[in-house]
Amino acid sequence: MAQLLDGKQLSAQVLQEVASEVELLRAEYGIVPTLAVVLVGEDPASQVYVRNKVKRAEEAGMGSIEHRLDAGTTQDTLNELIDHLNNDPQVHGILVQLPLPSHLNEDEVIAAINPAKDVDGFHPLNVGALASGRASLVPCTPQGCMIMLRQIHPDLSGQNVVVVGRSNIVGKPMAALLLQADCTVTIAHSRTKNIESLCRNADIVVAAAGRAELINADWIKPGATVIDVGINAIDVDGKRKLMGDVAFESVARIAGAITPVPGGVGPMTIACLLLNTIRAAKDQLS
Ligand SMILES: NC(=O)C1=CN([C@@H]2O[C@H](COP(=O)(O)OP(=O)(O)OC[C@H]3O[C@@H](n4cnc5c(N)ncnc54)[C@H](OP(=O)(O)O)[C@@H]3O)[C@@H](O)[C@H]2O)C=CC1
Ligand SMILES: Nc1nc(=O)c2c([nH]1)NC[C@@H]1CN(c3ccc(C(=O)N[C@@H](CCC(=O)O)C(=O)O)cc3)C=[N+]21
Repeated sequence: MAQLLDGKQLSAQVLQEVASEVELLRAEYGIVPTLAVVLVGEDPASQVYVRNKVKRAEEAGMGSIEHRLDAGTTQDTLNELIDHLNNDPQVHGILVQLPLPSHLNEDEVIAAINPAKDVDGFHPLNVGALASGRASLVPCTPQGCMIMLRQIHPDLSGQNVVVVGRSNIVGKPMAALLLQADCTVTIAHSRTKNIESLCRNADIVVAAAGRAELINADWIKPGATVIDVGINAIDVDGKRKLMGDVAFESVARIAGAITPVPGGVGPMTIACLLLNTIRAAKDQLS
């Protein structure tokens, strides 16, 4: 059986570090690192994530501000709110929950955020910094995956990794971090040929396709490390059940290490968001 990479437990450790950093910043500089979360519309899954983020921030002694805007909010109103948060010295991090309703332009919203407060690491300046290995605010989900991978592979150098998915928020920044760590990286996506055999050759597979149980045991080399980013909400007898992109039961029998869903990458993402908020607050001191 594979070793279970417990994201709940590992994130609790990271959150403890966050809490002591918060205390230090309060004692030394009299500041309370504060995260502002903006949610447009009523998507139930987004509401769950936003609630979790705010809860964890408060548990760590951080400040949190939640802005809920209705689904019909205009681009101008959203831009004005971001402008206000950019200029508020009490706010150190800004996160606009994605996806936005389709009438809003996500690229424009992301570009409007002050890059120093961009705790998602999605602003073009931060994307460029990551691509050239100079990043300070690294996207939270890939950052969390790296912390989990380091548990198994303290030295990632030379590992063959397949990242399934090429989105701006997960796949691409994940590949950039792995390359930075001297891995040999293949990025697979919906047009990739022979994806199954590519994965079967990999020492590490990072699944971020958003397809429930896409990856089964036939795709995995015995002993490989499997990181499951996917969060797929499935309705089972009227109840909401979460499933990853990996068929956990069968893959756990062959993999060397595996992350569960829930309780894997998700909690690490939130912990890294708070780490980024601390980092941003420190950078804003000078
Ligand atoms: N745990 C966490 O903290 C987080 C979890 N997530 C979850 O991770 C998953 C991915 O999120 P995100 O990157 O935003 O999703 P996107 O839908 O933006 O991207 C999905 C990617 O997967 C590729 N893909 C889709 N189907 C297949 C397939 N059958 N075979 C190979 N590749 C495929 C797509 O290819 P193409 O580009 O060709 O369309 C695309 O590149 C989702 O389940 C999401 O909910 C997301 C963020 C954080
Ligand atoms: N600007 C922006 N930044 C994001 O980082 C961002 C986003 N938009 N939009 C949506 C995705 C998704 N995402 C998750 C975060 C935590 C969990 C999480 O904590 N999951 C729990 C379960 C929570 C539940 O019950 O649904 C777990 O996996 O154990 C899941 C998903 C961040 N995202």
